[in-house]
Amino acid sequence: MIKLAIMGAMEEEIEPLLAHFENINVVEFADNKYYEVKYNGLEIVIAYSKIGKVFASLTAATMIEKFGCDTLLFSGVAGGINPELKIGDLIIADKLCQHDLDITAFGHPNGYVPGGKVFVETTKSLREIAIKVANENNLKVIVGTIATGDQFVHSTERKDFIQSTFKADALEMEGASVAVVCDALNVPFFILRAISDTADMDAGFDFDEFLKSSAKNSADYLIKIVKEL
Ligand SMILES: Nc1ncnc2c(CN3C[C@H](CCSCCOCCO)[C@@H](O)C3)c[nH]c12
Repeated sequence: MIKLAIMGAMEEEIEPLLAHFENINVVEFADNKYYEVKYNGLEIVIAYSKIGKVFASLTAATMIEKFGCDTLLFSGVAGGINPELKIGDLIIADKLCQHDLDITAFGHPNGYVPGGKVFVETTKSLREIAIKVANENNLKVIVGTIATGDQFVHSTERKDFIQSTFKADALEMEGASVAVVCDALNVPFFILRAISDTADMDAGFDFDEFLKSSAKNSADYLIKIVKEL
């Protein structure tokens, strides 16, 4: 029996998920709240980490090490890079990187530190379930590379750097840290995002306008995937 972690970064990203559950038990731990529910015979822990790689790492590690989750699904929004991705569209990560991890001064590639790797791959079996669900529900999703960094990207210059350096299809601020934690702890994981903006000079306005609707797109798809687990 799997114990599922469902994670977001912002409250707006998990609010549409929590709406599907009742009899929610709240556990306060390490300056955060963890919501425990039972659903379809599954034990599930839901939390939003707060923004950025450090908070996301703390929450992912807590859900696994303290709550005993053995599968982790992430749902949220992202900035689109691939021009095929329009606002509201869904992207499943097949691999993730950290675009702001930089010791190139020592000849290493962007996103690399000794003992690490530039790209961390997500769990294929979870991606396959997600693709099956997308096909059954006539949902358009793309599978691609997601770049993570501790900055809200709102310039074509930074967006172009991320695209050219990592061939990334979308960007956000938490996925790659969740990936490093799950990979190190050997926990299957899946990262799903819906596009809220295109990470250029309009990003701030688009983000404010589309956060809620895009977070719901991601959450609604994730719930369909949960039903297949
Ligand atoms: N262009 C972009 N650049 C980087 N990340 C993203 C993401 C993905 N999430 C949304 C959120 C944005 C950070 S601040 C939000 C505003 O807070 C308002 C609080 O005052 C952070 O958790 C990462 C969507 N578009 C992005």
